[in-house]
Amino acid sequence: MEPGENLNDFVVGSVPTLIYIPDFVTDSEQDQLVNNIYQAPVSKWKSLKNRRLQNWGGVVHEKGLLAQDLPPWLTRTTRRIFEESGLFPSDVNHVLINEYLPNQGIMPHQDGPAYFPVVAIVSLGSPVVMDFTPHSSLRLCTSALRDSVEDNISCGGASDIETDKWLHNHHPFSVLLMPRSLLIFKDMAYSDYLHGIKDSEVQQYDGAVNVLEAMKHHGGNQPLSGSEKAIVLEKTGDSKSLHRTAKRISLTCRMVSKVHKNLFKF
Ligand SMILES: O=C(O)CCC(=O)C(=O)O
Ligand SMILES: [Fe+2]
Repeated sequence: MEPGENLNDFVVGSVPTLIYIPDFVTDSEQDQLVNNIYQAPVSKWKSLKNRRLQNWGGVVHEKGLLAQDLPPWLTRTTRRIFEESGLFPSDVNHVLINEYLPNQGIMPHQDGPAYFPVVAIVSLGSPVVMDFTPHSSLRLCTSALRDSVEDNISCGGASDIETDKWLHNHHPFSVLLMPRSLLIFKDMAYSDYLHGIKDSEVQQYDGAVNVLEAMKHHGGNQPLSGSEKAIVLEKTGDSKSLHRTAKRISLTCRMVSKVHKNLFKF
């Protein structure tokens, strides 16, 4: 963010509250982060079915964080997120680093209850589309209500009218995450929506709420420099699609309020 710029200038979409800051890290910061991530011992990577990840800051439990200090190469970025956003009550103390190959993604999910309900995601490498879907419990409820003719299924006390009203106010949407950008989400976008990334090499970004903001900083279809050469955004007819040709690495930065000092050294 430049001096004089305000966080409100970066709000995108109509659901409270999504903040998209293009070019949050510079090219050289991106390179440094990537180098440090790949310098970590192989044992630091945890392989999941559809991606691998590194966990920094300690182990998150239901009861809080068994904390370990973040390394200085990460705090350079997390400190800025804390200071410039002003949205966390104290320093970011937990970072998940996810690596996605072009055909990998993350299932729609809601972040766990241990975290303070604000998340900041730094994107590096290939752009992707992140989808936000209204929280499934109420949606499943709605279809149950519709399908059930004979009895009065009650969905947490929500009437048909209330559920329809809820759905009327909760439309799915997506966000285009360009390399070096920062996405912050909180409030309803955090509590009432699941977020996820499709595991496909080609993703549609028609529904993205920040296309203009994302493109402005990346010159539309202009040739791009350095690590951003991998970006291919295509517009065929009415459909806008994104070809993922390189890896994406994201830093999910959060704050766990309850911290237990970790007595064990690893
Ligand atoms: O990679 C991303 O952008 C999302 C990661 C995420 O949602 C998470 O770690 O909870
Ligand atoms: Fe998440």
